[in-house]
Amino acid sequence: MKPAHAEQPLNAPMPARVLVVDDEPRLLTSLCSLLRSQEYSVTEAADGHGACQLIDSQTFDLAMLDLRMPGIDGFDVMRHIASRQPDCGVVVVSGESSFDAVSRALRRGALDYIRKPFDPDELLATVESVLEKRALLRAHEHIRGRLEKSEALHRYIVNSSPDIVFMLDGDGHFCFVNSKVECMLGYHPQELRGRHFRHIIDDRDVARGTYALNAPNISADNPRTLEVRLKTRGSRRANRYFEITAFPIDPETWPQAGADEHGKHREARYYGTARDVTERKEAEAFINFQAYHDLLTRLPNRALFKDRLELAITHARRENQKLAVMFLDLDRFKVINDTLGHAMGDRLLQAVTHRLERCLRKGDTLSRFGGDEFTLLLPSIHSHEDARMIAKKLIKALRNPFQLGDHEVFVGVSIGISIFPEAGENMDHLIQNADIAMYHVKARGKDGYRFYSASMSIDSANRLILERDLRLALEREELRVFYQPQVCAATNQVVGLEALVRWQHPVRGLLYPRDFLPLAEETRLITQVSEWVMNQAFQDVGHWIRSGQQDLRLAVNLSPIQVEHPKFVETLMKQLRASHFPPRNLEIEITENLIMNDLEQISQKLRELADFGIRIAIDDFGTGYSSLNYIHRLPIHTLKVDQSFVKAIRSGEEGACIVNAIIAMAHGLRLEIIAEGVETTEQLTYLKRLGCHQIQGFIHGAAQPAEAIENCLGHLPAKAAML
Ligand SMILES: Nc1nc2c(ncn2[C@@H]2O[C@@H]3COP(=O)(O)O[C@H]4[C@@H](O)[C@H](n5cnc6c(=O)[nH]c(N)nc65)O[C@@H]4COP(=O)(O)O[C@H]3[C@H]2O)c(=O)[nH]1
Repeated sequence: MKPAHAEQPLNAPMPARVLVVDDEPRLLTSLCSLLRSQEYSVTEAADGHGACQLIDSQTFDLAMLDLRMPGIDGFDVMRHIASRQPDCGVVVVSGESSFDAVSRALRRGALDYIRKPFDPDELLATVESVLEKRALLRAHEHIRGRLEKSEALHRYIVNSSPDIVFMLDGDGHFCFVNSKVECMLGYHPQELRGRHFRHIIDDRDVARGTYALNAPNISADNPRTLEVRLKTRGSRRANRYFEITAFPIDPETWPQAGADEHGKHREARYYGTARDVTERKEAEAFINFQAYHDLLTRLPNRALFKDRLELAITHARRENQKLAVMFLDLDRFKVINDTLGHAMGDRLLQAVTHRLERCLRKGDTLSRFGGDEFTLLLPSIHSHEDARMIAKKLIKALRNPFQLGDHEVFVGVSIGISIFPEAGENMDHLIQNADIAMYHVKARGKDGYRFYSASMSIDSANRLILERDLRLALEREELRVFYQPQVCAATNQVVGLEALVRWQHPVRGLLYPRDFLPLAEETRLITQVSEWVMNQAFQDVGHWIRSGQQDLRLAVNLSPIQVEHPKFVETLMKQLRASHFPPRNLEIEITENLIMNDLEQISQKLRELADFGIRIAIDDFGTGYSSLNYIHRLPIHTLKVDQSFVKAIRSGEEGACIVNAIIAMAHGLRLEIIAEGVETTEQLTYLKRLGCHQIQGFIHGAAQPAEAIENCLGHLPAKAAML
């Protein structure tokens, strides 16, 4: 069968087109008719020139060339064919017998050589074989072209995929990875071939990856999808998150096998894609973070705090352990925020957070509860002492000034502490009780800490009732003023009386300040309570002064809220004038912490009061800031040594030394000194020996109603008189 034109479909064969070139007319004619007899489409050319012209205008499958021709010879025609129709095969038919010419022709691309005179059968067999070879070659080229195109298309599709595409062998080694792996993770696909997927997967996710591949029921219809972290390389950021979808390859649909560069045979068993989901994960993480954190301080918010506390309570209950909840409220934050602006307020909160965090351990949870309130969870403490230590650390951490731009500001912190399980068995109670304890700190002049105790207990229902009752008590005049004598240590004369409030509750009986003052502070009723106490005391003590006790001093306690009020001095002076109470007989007691809350403002007010002749005493001296710096800058007359130091005298502890130091210092500064809470003769003797000016305490009598105290004015209480 004659070979078909290679580009024609097999079912419509076309005769092969043969160009015959010979300058010998007889040979040309016989060669052409021989070929035509075999139904080739034959075109003849009598010389090289004519052949070149035909080559320029027609397409041939084969050229049968005489080599030796005048003018343009066979070699020239071959060159022309090579440049114009490289697909056209050439068979040389020549009388040339030298080996040189033949080999030259073959070197130039002739496919075969037939010597003249030719044997017709041999010639036809050569022509047929050459044409067949040409056709096969063309078909091969054609298929290779299609394969190359198809391969390029698939490579393009795989490499342009937005995802990493990979194949693994049964042990998890890469058989194939597309080039995406380079721009996404920084690995060259070639270097990953033959390496285990462990090489690029985050160590924490290797086990999950292995498990997912080996899961029993995964298939192409049921691929395994999992999120893992892949390691990046080079200058890229840390690990990125990828969603991997993988399934086993069905050997029937993919019977191919690959070999790595070491020639090791690796059969692709898994196919998969890896999609970069880092942005989505980061967005999710941010949304999650936002839901559970305060964005300003980046601390856990109320919701997360409660969550952690709930867990910690469950754990502590199971392990029979304690835990502590602290409620922290910044002192003076509002003033700073109002005067320096919210931006500064925000910076302050961040700086405060930073300092607080440095006092904590890893498992502790500090949260911003709102505004300037923070809560702290200490999940496993051994005793109250652990919590006390942390509270002291926190207070100390905030004591140094904060630099906000050009401003140096001071904030303090009031901390209420509730311990599980004593102060509450559930989350709400613990937080609420820590809050109550914090209010007690505020009521005592801020910047300190207190543990919640049952005596502070005012649950929310009772709280409302108590608040209502307290308002009523003011209207119905159920409050009482009790007086505790302050006795001169040298003469045993009563030189002063401290006014202490009591509440004659119609149902609960006589209530002490600790039972209702924190609530009064919280609800701001304290101002009315204190004003009422002062009015009553001005009347009672004013009466005794006018009746002969001209030097009798009245000591009153002032709440921070009262003193911080802008019209404090004005209101107090108005009250004094209204009740005709002599200012020089009044001594106001304030705490060190109150002064430090706003040194500028408070000292200004104290100076004004001092100018009117009012005396100023520092209550609970030694328990607060004890910043001796301010004392000589303020118009202070008296230091009241705190009860805790007096108590320490009995046991001869460190506190006793503090009493020594305070009294020595008061002498140096020419201040009067009153020791509070003196109960025993031992304490009294000790204090007298140190030169303490006045004594207040049960040894000379507790606080009593006006009627009872009136009797002992100017007289010595029996017990003390014996000394
Ligand atoms: N263990 C012991 N305690 C003694 C002894 N001598 C006196 N005390 C108690 O110690 C407290 C001294 O008052 P404070 O330090 O000014 O502390 C006062 C004061 O800060 C505040 N307070 C009382 N009355 C008023 C008031 O009218 N207005 C304001 N703002 N605060 C008040 O309540 C606090 C507690 O007052 P009280 O319960 O009356 O308790 C009083 C008094 O009864 C003693 O020898 N041993």
